Amino acid sequence: MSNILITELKNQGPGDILDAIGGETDIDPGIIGNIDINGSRALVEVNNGKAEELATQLNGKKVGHSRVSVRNIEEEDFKDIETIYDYVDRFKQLVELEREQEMREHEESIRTLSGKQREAEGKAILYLRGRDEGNALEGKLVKFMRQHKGEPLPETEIAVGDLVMISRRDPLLSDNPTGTVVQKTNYSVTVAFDQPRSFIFGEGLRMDLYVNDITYQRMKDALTRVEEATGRLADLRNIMVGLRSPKEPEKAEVNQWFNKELNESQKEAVAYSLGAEDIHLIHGPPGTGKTTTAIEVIEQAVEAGQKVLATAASNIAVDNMLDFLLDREVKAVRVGHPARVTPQLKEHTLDSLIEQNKQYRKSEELRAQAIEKKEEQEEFTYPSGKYRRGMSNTKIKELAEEGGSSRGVSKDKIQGMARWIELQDEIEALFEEADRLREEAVNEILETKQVICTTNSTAGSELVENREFDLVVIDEATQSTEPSCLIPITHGKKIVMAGDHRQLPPTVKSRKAADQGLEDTLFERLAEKYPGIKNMLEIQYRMHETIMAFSNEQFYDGIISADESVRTHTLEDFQLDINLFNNNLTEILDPHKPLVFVDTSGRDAAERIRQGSTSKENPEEALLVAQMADNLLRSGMRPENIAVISPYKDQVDLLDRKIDAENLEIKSVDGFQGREKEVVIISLTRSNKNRGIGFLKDVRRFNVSLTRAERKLIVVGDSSTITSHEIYSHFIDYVRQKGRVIEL
Ligand SMILES: Nc1ncnc2c1ncn2[C@@H]1O[C@H](COP(=O)(O)OP(=O)(O)OP(=O)(O)O)[C@@H](O)[C@H]1O
Repeated sequence: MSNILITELKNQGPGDILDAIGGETDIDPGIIGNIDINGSRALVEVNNGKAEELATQLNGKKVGHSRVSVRNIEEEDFKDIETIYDYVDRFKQLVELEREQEMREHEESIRTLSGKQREAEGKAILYLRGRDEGNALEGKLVKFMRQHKGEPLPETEIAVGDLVMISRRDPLLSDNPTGTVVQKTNYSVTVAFDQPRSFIFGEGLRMDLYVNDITYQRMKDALTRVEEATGRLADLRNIMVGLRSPKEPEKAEVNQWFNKELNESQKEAVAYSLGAEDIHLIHGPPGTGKTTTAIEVIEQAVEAGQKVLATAASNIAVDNMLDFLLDREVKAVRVGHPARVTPQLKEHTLDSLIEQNKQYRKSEELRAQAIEKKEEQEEFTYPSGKYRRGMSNTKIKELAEEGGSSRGVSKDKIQGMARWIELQDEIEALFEEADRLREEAVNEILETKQVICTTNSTAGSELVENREFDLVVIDEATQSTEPSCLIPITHGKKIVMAGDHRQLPPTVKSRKAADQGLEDTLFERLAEKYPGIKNMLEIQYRMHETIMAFSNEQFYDGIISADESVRTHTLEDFQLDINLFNNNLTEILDPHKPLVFVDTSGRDAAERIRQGSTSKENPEEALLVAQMADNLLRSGMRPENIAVISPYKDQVDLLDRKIDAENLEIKSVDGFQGREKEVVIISLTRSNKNRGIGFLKDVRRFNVSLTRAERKLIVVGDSSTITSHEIYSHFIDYVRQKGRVIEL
């Protein structure tokens, strides 16, 4: 007895399955045994050793009204398959929830901003006209250009692969057509539509970036690959879904360290990462050299002849890795849109390298020829239904050759259409050849590079799609959702992830998706379940030990120590003119004191809510913080060495208006993760009678705030409000002992 597994059923019963076997295959339904249906899946027993044959014949056919996928499997695998499907289905649903939320936010932005404002933000293009470009695999192609002939398009975020919406008067109408951008030049954007509407071939059109769909699609594709995995990916998948444990890593022998400065815990992490067979985790608390360590892992792998894919969720983090790799002279290439890459690194992007490739230049020539022909084609008659009248291309060409006319279509029109069709064949052949040459050029470049650096999402692009890597390294893995990590993972034989689950998780827009687990990262899940596959980095190179110690005890079991180079560093080294401090700030700004808590509870410094806002601000606190920043600058501190951060966006805006110093960064805590400054001033903002502290309760956010400063950290807050959460009372107690609490 063997089995087939049918998936993608929609409420069909055993009878429907038997009917489909009878109708769609030449196999006798009499050989079918038990049919076990569970949701959209059915396990079907098949006698006479015909399972494989039946699976092949029934795959892609209809059962009832549903087109199904079918494959043959072992019965003992069915339980495992349920586990895998549960995992995949759950994440597909969460990804979809997130996508829907993003779509809602887009709509909200369209509702509240004017078309001009959206165009200035790069999210819309106004005054367009649309031209029919025929059909392609993806659907009806329409090219959009500015109404005013020859006018270039404005700078825009809209890129190939994005979903856009076309509207004429009201961008909020629910039946405005949406399509995918398939080509973009300085003058035009070509969009493929499944269901176009006739108005899009006219003028007065507006294009809005809808939802950046491609990332969601890539996550779903990765989930499908995970579901259908065989071989190495199936092994990794089984670990991720909990069907098997990862092999305990063995410490690899490292003969030569490329980075001579690595400390012992970093070397341990590298040796175990190299010795691991499946997945290894590098837990790097703030400033401990996660990226430095990950880079050594990559260098060692490259030395052993391996191909590496290095990714992170954000472009900045990928650029950071690339920068480290280039410094160490590793042959690395950056795949990704050049507009999203740091300017200094642009020359290392695939887009830039390809410009010098001979094959690619040839391909561009062919493309230019094709475009020329397209222009020529405009002089001839497009064989629309009106003129074609049911005639095939061959028929039109034959008629043209004979010099005839037909079905009331004039000889001229027939000639025109025949020429149009001939040109179309030539254009298609040119594009095809151009694509082939381009692909060859891409392969040539990517083959010569040992490391490909790209975002998780772009690891799902067609450029990386069919490539396999011996090692996938994901930096800042605790900033990536699980489905996002799966995109690079599906390309790897082995995975190393670096991150810190005690800092902030990835941003998830949909509350529902976050609550159902999209915010919980793969890194954290595995780190907690399998402590044996994790190494923790133990020496930090950022903070004075007094700044470090509270977070160390609270979040890292006291394991971290400060490197000698930073352990006791203070602002004293900056030789500030402290006589220029205002009297009331002298103690707060004292360069000898690395840690100060400024308590505003004795002052009238209440929080407030701006009308229509969900955030908070605190004007009195903002004023105080602005004075501190101003005094520091006056005493000789450079603005680029100071950061002011607050958990609340409105407070950040307010501070931004009160502090007038270019290069002094004023950011939200979330926006400052991964960064550092010599002096950091935190404005906690909350101050109210109910002792409400909202999302200050997320202690990971507090941890991130506390660990950004190198030499001096000033925390400003209302102790009577914030101590409603015990971590803040512990913190104030700690500052009382090791730093200075100043009550205003
Ligand atoms: N072994 C070392 N010796 C000296 N300096 C080091 C060492 N390891 C890391 N550093 C330095 O510490 C700083 C932080 O390193 P890196 O960027 O790798 O840390 P990270 O853990 O990724 O940082 P973050 O916590 O901000 O994400 C860098 O300036 C790096 O050069």
